[in-house]
Amino acid sequence: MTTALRARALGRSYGRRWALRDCTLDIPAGHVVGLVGPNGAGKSTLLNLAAGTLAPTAGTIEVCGGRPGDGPGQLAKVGFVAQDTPVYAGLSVEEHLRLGARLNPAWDGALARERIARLGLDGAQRAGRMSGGQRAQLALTLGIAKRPELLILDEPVAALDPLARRDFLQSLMEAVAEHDLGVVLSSHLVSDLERSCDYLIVLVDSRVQVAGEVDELLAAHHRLTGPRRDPARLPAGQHVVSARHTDRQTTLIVRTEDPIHDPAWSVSGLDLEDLVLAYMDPQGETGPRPTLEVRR
Ligand SMILES: Nc1ncnc2c1ncn2[C@@H]1O[C@H](COP(=O)(O)OP(=O)(O)OP(=O)(O)O)[C@@H](O)[C@H]1O
Repeated sequence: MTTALRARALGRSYGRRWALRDCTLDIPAGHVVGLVGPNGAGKSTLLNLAAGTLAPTAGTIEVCGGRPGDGPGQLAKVGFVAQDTPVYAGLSVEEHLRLGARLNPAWDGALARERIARLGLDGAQRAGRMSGGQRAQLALTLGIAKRPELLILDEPVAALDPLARRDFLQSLMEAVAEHDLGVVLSSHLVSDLERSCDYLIVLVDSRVQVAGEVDELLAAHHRLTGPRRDPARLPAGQHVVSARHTDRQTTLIVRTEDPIHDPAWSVSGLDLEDLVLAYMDPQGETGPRPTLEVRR
C-alpha cells in the first residue's frame, strides 16, 4: 500500500494544552479522503502538521514519503488550502496566478488560466472584492495548479451556499479525475463528503475511531433493532459501535463482516451520516470504542 500520510503518536501542544495528542493514522494514496469529527477533535491541527505549517511537539508524520515542510521538493508535493480559503485581499486573480508561478516549481499556468476562464472569474478583480465562493474557487485553483501529489483542504466549503458548495466539489472532483490527485478534505458536512469522498476517517479527541473505504465501511455496518437485550451477549464477530435502549427495545450499530442470522433483530443498512454519528456520539457508546480499520 502506498501511503499518502503516516502519523505515529503524533502530537502538538500549546503550552500545557494538547491540540492533538498521540494520533496514529495511515492514509493510503490515491483516494479522496473525508476527515470528519467534532469541534476541537484536532482535525485542523492534523492537517496543518501534514502541510508543514505546524511542527509536531511529539511523534512523527510523513506525507508523500517525506517530512512536511522539509525543503522545496516536499513543499511542491503537497498543496494546502487552509480554513477560510486564504487569499491575498489586495491582489487580483492574475497577480495570484503570477505569484503561484513564482513560488511553485511545477506550476501549471495553462491549467490555472483554463480554470479561471471556465469559472468566469475576472483576472483583474481583487480577491478582497470577490464572493466567498469565488475566493474558494481561486484558492482551489492555486492548490491544483501547483500540481501537488496530495491536496489538503481544511473545511473549504464551510462558508459557501449550497450551490457554490456543489460547484466547488464538482470542480474538485474534475481535478481529481484529470490530474491523478490525492485529496484529504475536512468537513462537517457529511452529505458533501458522501458525494465527494471514497475514504473516510472519523477523528474524535485526537484518536481515529474508524478509517476505511466508504463502500466497505457502509457494507460492514448495520443497524439492529429488536427486543431489549444486553449488547455484551452478541456473537464475537459483531463489534458494537453504539447502543441505545428504551424499556423494551434495543437499537445497535454494529460492525461485522459476518451475516446476521438472529431472527430477533430487524437489520437495516446505514448511510454515511448514521455511521459518522455512531462513532462521534459518546451517548451511544457501550464500552471502549474499537479503533477499526477495514482491511483490504
Ligand atoms: N493556536 C492554538 N492555541 C491553543 N490551543 C489551540 C490552538 N489551536 C488549536 N487549539 C486547541 O486544540 C484543539 C484542537 O483544535 P483544532 O482546530 O485542531 O480542532 P478541529 O477538529 O479542527 O475543530 P473544528 O471542527 O472546530 O475546526 C482545540 O481544543 C483547540 O482549542
